[in-house]
Amino acid sequence: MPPPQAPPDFAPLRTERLVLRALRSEDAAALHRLVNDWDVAKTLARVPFPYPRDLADEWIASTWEQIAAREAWHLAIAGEDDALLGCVGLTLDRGKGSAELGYWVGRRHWGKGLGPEAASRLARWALDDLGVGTVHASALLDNARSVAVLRRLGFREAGEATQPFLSRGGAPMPVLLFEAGPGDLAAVKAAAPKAAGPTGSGPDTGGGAVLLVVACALVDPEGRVLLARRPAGKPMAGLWEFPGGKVHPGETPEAALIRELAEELGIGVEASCLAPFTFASHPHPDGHLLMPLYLCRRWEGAVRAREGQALAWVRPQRLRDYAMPPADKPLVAMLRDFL
Ligand SMILES: Nc1nc2c([nH]c(=O)n2[C@@H]2O[C@H](COP(=O)(O)OP(=O)(O)OP(=O)(O)O)[C@@H](O)[C@H]2O)c(=O)[nH]1
Repeated sequence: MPPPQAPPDFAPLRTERLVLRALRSEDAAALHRLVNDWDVAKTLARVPFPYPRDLADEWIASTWEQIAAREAWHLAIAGEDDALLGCVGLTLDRGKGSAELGYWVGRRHWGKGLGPEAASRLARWALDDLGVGTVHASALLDNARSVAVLRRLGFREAGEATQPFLSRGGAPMPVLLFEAGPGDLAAVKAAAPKAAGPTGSGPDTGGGAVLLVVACALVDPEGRVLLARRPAGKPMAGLWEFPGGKVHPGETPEAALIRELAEELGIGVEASCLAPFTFASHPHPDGHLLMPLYLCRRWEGAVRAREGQALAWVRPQRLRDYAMPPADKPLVAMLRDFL
């Protein structure tokens, strides 16, 4: 059968704000402009970077073949004016009765929940209309935002793996695997109008509320800093972070930190031993994260993992070797420079 010369007959899928339709030849320039962006490409396993302009035409034609063969549905995420905002794709594994879901959205369209809205629609189409039993998805282990999005959509964690990333020259990268079956996926409503950012871009704040979390860099006599790995089952599981947690209503930040350090590590800390050091301010799936970081060199008792978390005492210069939530990156740089 000769390759199709025009988009196949695919009835577009609609969401509150989006149309998921077959890609067209005219989308090639926009597709190239949006995906040939390191901040987009670096999170994608099957996209080269830089992305050659010709590849956009070839890729669009290949998606028509795959739809015609009912092997894969790589669709345009289009807005109300039909302009291309990103792509969402589903690849069928007929033998296993499952499909692999992936999506990306151009950087200028971030922060509006468009990716999750499109991904959720296509995943539900796979389960309801295509009749697959399981939809798989994956996210880079340190891509906390994507991991949180998949969880919010109703995907369950299904282990870790290593995947070669074409965008990173084929380098093997650690990914978290997710899956969802019929009944798992939450219907995703259009995100509320943005509460943060005057530009209309930037990551989703999940409603705009400030999430106050306190954290502590415990420093031992050798100048090493304690990191704790978030245990399985918690959001952002697998990432390393500074011990701490959410400030409860009515608590001072210091009281919250003293409580968290006792709960998580079994140590006693006096408020006078908590030295304010710096803070993180970063978008977070549950709001906007504001996280004061304290330094502490004196405590009572031996540090032990009371919640099953892995612990590591790390030299400030080596902190960068540990996958941490994105909010922590500036903190790591400060510790490296000032400790
Ligand atoms: N403790 C801590 N939390 C961090 C860091 N960086 C960062 O983004 N966070 C985020 O801040 C939030 C802290 O919430 P948490 O779930 O640990 O709070 P918690 O201990 O009170 O847990 P709980 O809600 O399960 O009781 C998480 O979303 C976590 O990913 C960090 O370095 N330390």
